[in-house]
Amino acid sequence: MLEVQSIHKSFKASGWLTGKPQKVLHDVSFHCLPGECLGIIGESGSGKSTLGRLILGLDQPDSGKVLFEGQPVSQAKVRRGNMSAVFQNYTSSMNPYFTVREALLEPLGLQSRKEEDRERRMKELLFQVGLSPAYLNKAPHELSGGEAQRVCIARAISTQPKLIVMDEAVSSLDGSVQLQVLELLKGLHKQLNTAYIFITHDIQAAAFLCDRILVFRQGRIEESLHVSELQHAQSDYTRTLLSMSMY
Ligand SMILES: Nc1ncnc2c1ncn2[C@@H]1O[C@H](COP(=O)(O)OP(=O)(O)OP(=O)(O)O)[C@@H](O)[C@H]1O
Repeated sequence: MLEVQSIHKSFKASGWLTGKPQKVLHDVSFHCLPGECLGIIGESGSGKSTLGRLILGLDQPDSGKVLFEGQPVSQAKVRRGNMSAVFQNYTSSMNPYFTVREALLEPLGLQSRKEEDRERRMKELLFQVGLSPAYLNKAPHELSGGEAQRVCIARAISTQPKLIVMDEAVSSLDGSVQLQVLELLKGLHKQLNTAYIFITHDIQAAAFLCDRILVFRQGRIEESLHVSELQHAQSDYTRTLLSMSMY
């Protein structure tokens, strides 16, 4: 379904006299199957978010391709309704002047539905993420972090996409709330069979949610493993990540 083919990405160095561009992604290739939950783990600065932006078509690789069902994600029509995203920073993901109703209406409004259908769909979406219909009238500042991230998840599933890219989607949440949101994501994955690309520095969270894990290091894929094979990881780097997380 998603094919990443030999992508390279560099950024210009920040100082105007300091020569070389910084190479962030080096010849990265992988695929994600329909309904698969693929984890991408790696340390801070390894290029995970850059990769996430390229998958979402928010930025372009210097070379290589990102294809969704054989079509380039750089075309808006390929992404529309098929792909959505959940980011770490749930507060800035929501317009502070929008109520939850308005935040949900935005993606739903794109689909031509009657008003009563949209109202029913918004309540259904809130139910799916464990929130009551009373939340429709709340503003973002009236929500806890976990509640705000649930609203962002409701938005992400509202168009029934085939793929959701999540970049550190639970990392800003407190421990117990993190687990609740991971359980919600796991339940939704079973129910909707949407593919997930779950980008995180947290190998434990990835192991909880994902079927397969790509270990990312300094802009390269170090290792690709099924979750059941994690204990038998070949690379020293993966084993270090595992020991640090006490998985
Ligand atoms: N738009 C940009 N312009 C210049 N440099 C960038 C840009 N985006 C990312 N970088 C650089 O690319 C490198 C990788 O950043 P990236 O955010 O992709 O890593 P990451 O693995 O997601 O890290 P973290 O988990 O800390 O967010 C960093 O050195 C960063 O400074």
